Amino acid sequence: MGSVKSVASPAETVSEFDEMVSGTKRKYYMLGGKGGVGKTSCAASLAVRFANNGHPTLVVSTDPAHSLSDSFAQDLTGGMLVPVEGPDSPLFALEINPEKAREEFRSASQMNGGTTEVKDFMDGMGLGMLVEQLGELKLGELLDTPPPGLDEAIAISKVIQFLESPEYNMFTRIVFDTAPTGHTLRLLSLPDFLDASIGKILKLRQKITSATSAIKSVFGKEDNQPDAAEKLERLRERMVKVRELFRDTESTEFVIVTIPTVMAVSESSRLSASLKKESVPVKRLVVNQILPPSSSDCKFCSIKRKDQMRALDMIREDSELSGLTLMEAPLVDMEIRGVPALRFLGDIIWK
Ligand SMILES: Nc1ncnc2c1ncn2[C@@H]1O[C@H](COP(=O)(O)OP(=O)(O)OP(=O)(O)O)[C@@H](O)[C@H]1O
Repeated sequence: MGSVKSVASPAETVSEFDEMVSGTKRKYYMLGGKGGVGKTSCAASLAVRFANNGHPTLVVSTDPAHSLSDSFAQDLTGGMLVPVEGPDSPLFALEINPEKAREEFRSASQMNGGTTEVKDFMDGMGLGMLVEQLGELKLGELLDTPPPGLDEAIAISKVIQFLESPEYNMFTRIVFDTAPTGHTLRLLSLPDFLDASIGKILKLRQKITSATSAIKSVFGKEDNQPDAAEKLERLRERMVKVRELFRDTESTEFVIVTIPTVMAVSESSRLSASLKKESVPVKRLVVNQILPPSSSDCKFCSIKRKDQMRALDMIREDSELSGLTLMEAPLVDMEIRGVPALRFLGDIIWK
């Protein structure tokens, strides 16, 4: 970051990392941005930096591509806590496969179990309307072809569920390598949608249960239905927690990661606006992969760097982004892989 003095703003002279590292109360850092900008490298390097500064840290990914495993050069798959070797304080990683999380949720809840039989019977009783209303909510379809963001929502809600168990109490910093921009945004508005849908489903279920409890007992479906409703209710509760967590200024910060190109900056500006609209706290913007000033006469490098400087100017003039603290990271001439490399990058970015 020191190499790009031209873009230094007064806020940069204050140690940002001191603020991030201070206090033993648990804090969540969510890193978000367009795919390929270096989010995973930034998240992993921040986690290493926290762990090397006294914080037992957990780094979480809900990316099906398992980029955390690649970044740490260690197999972290399996949906369990895995210790990362190297840092001074404990560092654990957790990779949740979102598709698998949805499948587990689906098979456990058996949302549509028994509704056909119940519907036939209820049609005969003149109560088919209720079941049709249930069908209209398309919950089965929702899980077969989930809207983008639902997988992440379920995966993150699973993380929240984990975090409630005592073995997670030790972590004072939790870093999320979040999903790409669009998905993250949809996720943020999803709890409201789920809230409304699940509320409706639960109400309808209640009506159906009271109207047909005698009939359903004939089919032996009594166990299935309340279980599905309970699962949904628990998912809804966790979603509400996720939403609260995303909006809690005291404990949570969403860090936008970008690169100095017009396209990435425009997208980051939109992301910042949407996060603001969702009341998600954003203070810092990491601009990654900045080319150091070239001492050679490499034409490609000087053109590229000029473009990058223009993109950096754009950030400073952007009404959404100019208020954020810039944290600049150079494009380094080595592959960021494994704890030593992440430590190296982390010491440069997180100052
Ligand atoms: N500052 C940097 N200097 C050099 N290489 C970098 C830098 N930042 C990231 N990289 C490299 O860029 C590639 C993409 O980085 P990373 O996987 O962190 O991106 P990402 O935004 O998480 O991508 P995705 O969204 O696809 O998971 C990796 O090979 C990483 O090593």
